[in-house]
Amino acid sequence: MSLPRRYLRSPTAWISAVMLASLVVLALAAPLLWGTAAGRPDPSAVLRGPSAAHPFGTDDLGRDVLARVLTATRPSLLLALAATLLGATGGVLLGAATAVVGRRARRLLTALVNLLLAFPALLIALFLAVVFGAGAGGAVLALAVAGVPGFARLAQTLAAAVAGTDHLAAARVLGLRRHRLLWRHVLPNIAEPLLLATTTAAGTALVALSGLSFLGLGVQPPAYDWGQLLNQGLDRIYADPLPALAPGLAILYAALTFQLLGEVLAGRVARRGPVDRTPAPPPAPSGPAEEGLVLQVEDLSVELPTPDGTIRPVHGVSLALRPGEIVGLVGESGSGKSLTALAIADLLPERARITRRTLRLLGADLATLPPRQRHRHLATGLAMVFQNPASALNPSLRISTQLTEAVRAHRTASRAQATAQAVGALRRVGLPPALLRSRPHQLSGGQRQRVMIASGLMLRPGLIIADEPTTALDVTVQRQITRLLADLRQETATAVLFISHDIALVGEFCERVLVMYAGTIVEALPADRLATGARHPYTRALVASVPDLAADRDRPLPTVDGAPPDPLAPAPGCPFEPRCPRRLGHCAEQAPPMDDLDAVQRVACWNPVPAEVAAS
Ligand SMILES: Nc1ncnc2c1ncn2[C@@H]1O[C@H](COP(=O)(O)OP(=O)(O)OP(=O)(O)O)[C@@H](O)[C@H]1O
Repeated sequence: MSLPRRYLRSPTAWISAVMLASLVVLALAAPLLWGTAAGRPDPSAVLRGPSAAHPFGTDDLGRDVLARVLTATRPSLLLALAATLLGATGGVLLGAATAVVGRRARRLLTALVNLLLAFPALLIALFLAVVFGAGAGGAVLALAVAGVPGFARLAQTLAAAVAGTDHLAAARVLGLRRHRLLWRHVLPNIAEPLLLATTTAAGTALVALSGLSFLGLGVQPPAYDWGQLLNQGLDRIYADPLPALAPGLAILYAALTFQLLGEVLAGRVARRGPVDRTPAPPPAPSGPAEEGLVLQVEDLSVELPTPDGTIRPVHGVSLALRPGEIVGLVGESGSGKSLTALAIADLLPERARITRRTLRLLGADLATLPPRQRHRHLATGLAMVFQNPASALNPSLRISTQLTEAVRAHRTASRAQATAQAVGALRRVGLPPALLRSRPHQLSGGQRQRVMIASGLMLRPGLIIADEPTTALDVTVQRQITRLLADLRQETATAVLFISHDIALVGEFCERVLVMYAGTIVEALPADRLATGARHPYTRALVASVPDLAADRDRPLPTVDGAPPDPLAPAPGCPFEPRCPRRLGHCAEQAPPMDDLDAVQRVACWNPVPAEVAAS
């Protein structure tokens, strides 16, 4: 549906449009229609109550209150708009300038805005109104200055987003002058949210200006606005409330109009956001389920937009885990291990695009499950254990709450049942039940990681994905945690995908190993073949880079020479080709497929290390 048609269907848009139109008509026509009645004194009708001739009574000179309230629409609105526009212009220029000025000036401007924001706007307005002297001009100026910091902060935040864009960088490279950058590249890109802020600020300014006039600091007699009429009506509010009610209602009506208008514009801004809302085609169902697999992933790819272009940090990844199996996923930093795990767990940022041929967890096709069911299935079937248990646990909650809340939400267990289960889970990870009353900061790093694992076990998942679960722990605790995971999968038949860049650790405690390089799996082999059976030159280089106790300390540690490929410039051939000691002519032309070497080992290489060489 196009935007204008959407508006026609929105009652809020209709109501705000009608209210705004009524205010504009009144501001234009009221002085012509009721100006004379509003200004003509009538000594015979002083301080009268409501009557047919004067529905809201008369004032102390016998002037019709309703006529005066209607006539005051124009000055009240004009003054509020003037204060808003002045404040907005000053604030936006100040804030947006931070995107184009140098670092030092930016710091100075930011400090100035921070300082001004420390004082409440109304306090600044009151103070300045007194300084500038009572009168409409002083009040408008005071409100404008008080509004500057708020607009400056908003413009600063919005401009910061534009400052990082390619087009501003390109304009800078072209050598455009600062004021041109500001007018042509920054302001047009932040105009819409600023317009929305200005609209709501106009409502606030109207109320504030009426307040200043009410206090005698704004519009001065014989001129009048709603605030001053309110002041006059207040003198006799107990005898006759209507003369005070009329300007009060007018202020409320106008403020509400601006607020509603702001709501409508906010909806428009939200809908117009940078997100591409073209409906995605329904996902194709996954390939056929293979019996007895906990996790079945085929041809998984992840695309991520970055400021420099779209990258594919994961592509063509296939893996499968059976119940009770413990599989290591290794590779250098940045090879795509974590993103693979996050893609499986549906935890990637929204802007990421996932494609896959098959993605099944415990037999259910995650690709075609509706979002609610998918989240439920993932929450109960999969547990994630992250590298840093300190940030994965909520510091303000007791361990008991953290352990029991998921089970109570997903399995609708009673509090007592959930606590009993938490005690069991803690015991299983070797922690005393007394820890239930502790908070995360009272535990050691190893204890926190055990709690994370216990929390994962609460829902008895079929799969635990442990992403570098021991990296933040010391070596002894590392061993305890890996032993714990190994014991658990034996007791509970839970499969474990163990992500690590530590190939020695993986080789020691996993059954199978998947080696990842530049976003793709290059070798899959049993862990006991790592030392003498690895056939991919990259796997061999990784294994060779592991120091052992017998290594000569005077010689530098071997490393894998060269650097991984630039994800922004993927080459057509094997990604390891530039670093590979066994590369052939055609390696740079075509990426090698994953081939079976035997029933348990697969490799993606045009020239794998021969078995006899690997074994020697
Ligand atoms: N949110 C993101 N936006 C853009 N690029 C990302 C994002 N997350 C990861 N990447 C990039 O994707 C690639 C793979 O990252 P990933 O975290 O999966 O690697 P990893 O193998 O787990 O590395 P490490 O062992 O250091 O955790 C890296 O080049 C990384 O810079």
